[in-house]
Order: sequence, then C-alpha cells, then structure tokens
Amino acid sequence: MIAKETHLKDCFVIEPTVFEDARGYFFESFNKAKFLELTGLEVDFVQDNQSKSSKGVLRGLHLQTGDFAQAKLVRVIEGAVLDVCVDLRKDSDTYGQHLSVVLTAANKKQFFVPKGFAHGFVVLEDDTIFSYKCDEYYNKNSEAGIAYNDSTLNIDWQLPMETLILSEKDQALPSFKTYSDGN
Ligand SMILES: Cc1cn([C@H]2C[C@H](O)[C@@H](COP(=O)(O)OP(=O)(O)O[C@H]3O[C@@H](C)C(=O)[C@@H](O)[C@H]3O)O2)c(=O)[nH]c1=O
Repeated sequence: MIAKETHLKDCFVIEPTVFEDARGYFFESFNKAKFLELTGLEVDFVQDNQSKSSKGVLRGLHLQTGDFAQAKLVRVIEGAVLDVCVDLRKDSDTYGQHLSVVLTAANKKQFFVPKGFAHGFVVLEDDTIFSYKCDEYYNKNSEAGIAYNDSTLNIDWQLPMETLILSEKDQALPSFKTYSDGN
C-alpha cells in the first residue's frame, strides 16, 4: 500500500497492494495501522456507505459541519468516477482550492478526504458502485454543501454540463461565497 501526498494537506491518494493469482485478486481495502504509518493520521471509521449511479450522475459537493464533520475514505467498486474535494478549512493555506482524482474499479485507488472538505463525484460509467468509510455518523441537521458549478471554484467535471444528473437538493446548493460567508 502506498499513500501519495497531494497539494492539499492531509488529502491522500491511497494505492493498495493487489495480490493477483489464478483465482482473481486480493487486497486490503483498509488497514488502520498501515494507514496511520503511511499518512500519520489516526482515523476511527464508524460508518460505511455505498451508492450506485448511472453515467452523468453528479453527487455533491457535500459535507457535514460542526461536531458531525466527517473524514471519508472513498473508492469505486464497479465503474469509474471523477472524485473532487474542496478545502473549506478557513485556516488552511489552500482554502478554496480543489483536487480531482479519477477512481476506477480497475485502478483501485482510494481518496482520503479529511474533515473540513466538501466532497463530490461525477460518474463516468453506467452502473458505478461507489463505497466509502466515514469517521462520523450521518446527521441530517449537519448537512451542508456547495454548488458543483460554482464559478469561483471552477471545477472541470470532464462531462458536458447539460448531461449531468443531480438531485433536487444538490441543484439548490449555495455558491462558495454564500457558504463561506455563513460558516
Ligand atoms: C449520506 C447519507 C444519506 N442517507 C439518506 C438520506 C437520503 O434519504 C438518502 C440519499 O441521500 P443523499 O441524496 O444525500 O445521498 P448522496 O448524494 O449520495 O450523498 C453523499 O454524497 C457524497 C458526495 C458524499 O460525500 C457523502 O458524504 C454523501 O453526502 O440517503 C442516510 O441515511 N445516511 C447517510 O449517511
């Protein structure tokens, strides 16, 4: 397993060691001790989530605030996504900057999104299954988000904007400025 640092502090791209043989493959999808050794971060995951989406579905940009802020370790089990996180830590040198990583079933990459980041992904293949671990429980009242198409963030989602499929909730998310002014 390797953990690659990124330009956003505490954000890591994890590449597991994959053992292939005549039966197929095996890899450790999470190992708390190795994660600590490689990243220096101690995480205590308490909830696992899984979603399935068609090509063009965009989920995000989401976060939970306050006591329910979540760090997430995300990956793709089937299909492919462009995964994006945005640094919303006001004391961070990279506040407002984002990072995009292509996660696929084939590359088996994982993305560690720390607390204090908004997170989202766009689905690049039909029947994509997305899976992630969270270090805090879901709390509806702590949910927040930022519009995926915010002009300040200017995220390249790699698919034509008019083909994207969003939930009603995600279509109503505020701009980066509106969110930042209130938090
Ligand atoms: C996130 C979540 C949702 N739900 C419920 C609420 C709702 O009825 C239904 C679907 O929720 P959503 O539309 O918010 O699902 P979704 O848009 O997939 O939300 C997820 O998006 C990605 C980008 C993230 O980073 C996640 O943290 C999470 O916010 O599932 C839970 O019961 N537990 C959870 O942890």
